[in-house]
Amino acid sequence: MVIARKFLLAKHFNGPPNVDDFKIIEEDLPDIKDGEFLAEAVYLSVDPYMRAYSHRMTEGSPMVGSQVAKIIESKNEDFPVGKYIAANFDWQTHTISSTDGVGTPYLLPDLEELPLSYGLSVLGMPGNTAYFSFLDICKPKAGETVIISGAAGAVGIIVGQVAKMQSCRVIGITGSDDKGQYIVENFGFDGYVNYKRENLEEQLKQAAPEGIDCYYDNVAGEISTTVIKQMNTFGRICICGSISSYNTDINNPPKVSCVQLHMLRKQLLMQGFQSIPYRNRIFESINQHLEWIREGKLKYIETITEGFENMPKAFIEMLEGKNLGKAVVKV
Ligand SMILES: NC(=O)C1=CN([C@@H]2O[C@H](COP(=O)(O)OP(=O)(O)OC[C@H]3O[C@@H](n4cnc5c(N)ncnc54)[C@H](OP(=O)(O)O)[C@@H]3O)[C@@H](O)[C@H]2O)C=CC1
Ligand SMILES: CCCCCC(=O)/C=C/[C@H]1[C@H](O)CC(=O)[C@@H]1CCCCCCC(=O)O
Repeated sequence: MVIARKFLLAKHFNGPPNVDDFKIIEEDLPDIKDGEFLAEAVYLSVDPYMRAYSHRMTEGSPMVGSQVAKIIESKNEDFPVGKYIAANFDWQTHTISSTDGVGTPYLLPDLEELPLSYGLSVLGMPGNTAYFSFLDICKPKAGETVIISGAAGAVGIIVGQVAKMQSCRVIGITGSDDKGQYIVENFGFDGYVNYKRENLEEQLKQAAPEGIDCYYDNVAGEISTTVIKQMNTFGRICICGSISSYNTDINNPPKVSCVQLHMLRKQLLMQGFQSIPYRNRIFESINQHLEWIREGKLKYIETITEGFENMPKAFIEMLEGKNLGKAVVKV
């Protein structure tokens, strides 16, 4: 008999999540049937979308998630015992999976020397997001200036390095000087601005004196309005995320100043991006990122919290900006 531990959304978040908003339960799992396999979580992901998506969940339902898991029992020859998978399983330690339906688990390639947790980060959903969004939407050209908000996070550190590969000037927006210095020293960013310091507008003017051609937006809100006001004619904006709004009341979103006149004057293009439609092309980004990592062109960092019981803590801390790179929990 296998006992799974799982986290439920005990009550809807009111502003930033609190540890009391979650409940951990234990569940006896039945024997697996033909076509099924049993997987044990090794690493679990905590992602910003879980906060934004939570308002659609009913209280008492499992927290949605994804994980890298080891197959420990199997009656499915495509998913043999001992292999590792990436799967959209909830916040739970053990899962019985049948492979029909949306978001079918997939076997991870042999990562050799690389950490298995990369299957949730640079070789997982955030990597796939960066890969299919930035080049296609921002269309960066050599010599152009690229600004990235959420620059020291899971998606941002990949986009920054890809922008450098395109010979762009790359400035990151971060919530601390430590993070800003880290991405400059370790990931080749040309500079950073700290949105928690005074006068972001002036900081940006100094960091991007020739204006901004591409904006990769992970945060939205006033930070983004300030960036958009400094964009050059025919600039391109990729909307990847809106984290500055996730902790706010869905029926009472934050008021931000209007950008339309700036967009009209500068003939800017803005496009939103969803990674879900690209889920079935994940091996394209995995293979490209593996190649770049092995060639030394792409580096990565993760913030790992130990212990399944600390899932809520890791999630809360990621939303507070305590992570550098991808926030992951090791069971
Ligand atoms: N469109 C899609 O398909 C996908 C979208 N996303 C989106 O991309 C964005 C980044 O995700 P990801 O890289 O996984 O997360 P990160 O690893 O960047 O972690 C979140 C970071 O957001 C920053 N942050 C938190 N609150 C605020 C705020 N109020 N204003 C500005 N920044 C804030 C913090 O960094 P700091 O200390 O710098 O403030 C924090 O570390 C999110 O908006 C997410 O929803 C992610 C994956 C797929
Ligand atoms: C719910 C707000 C999503 C904000 C952007 C984001 O972080 C998206 C992440 C997706 C990632 O690819 C894995 C997912 O399942 C995330 C999306 C989940 C909900 C999408 C709802 C879209 C909608 O509101 O129509």
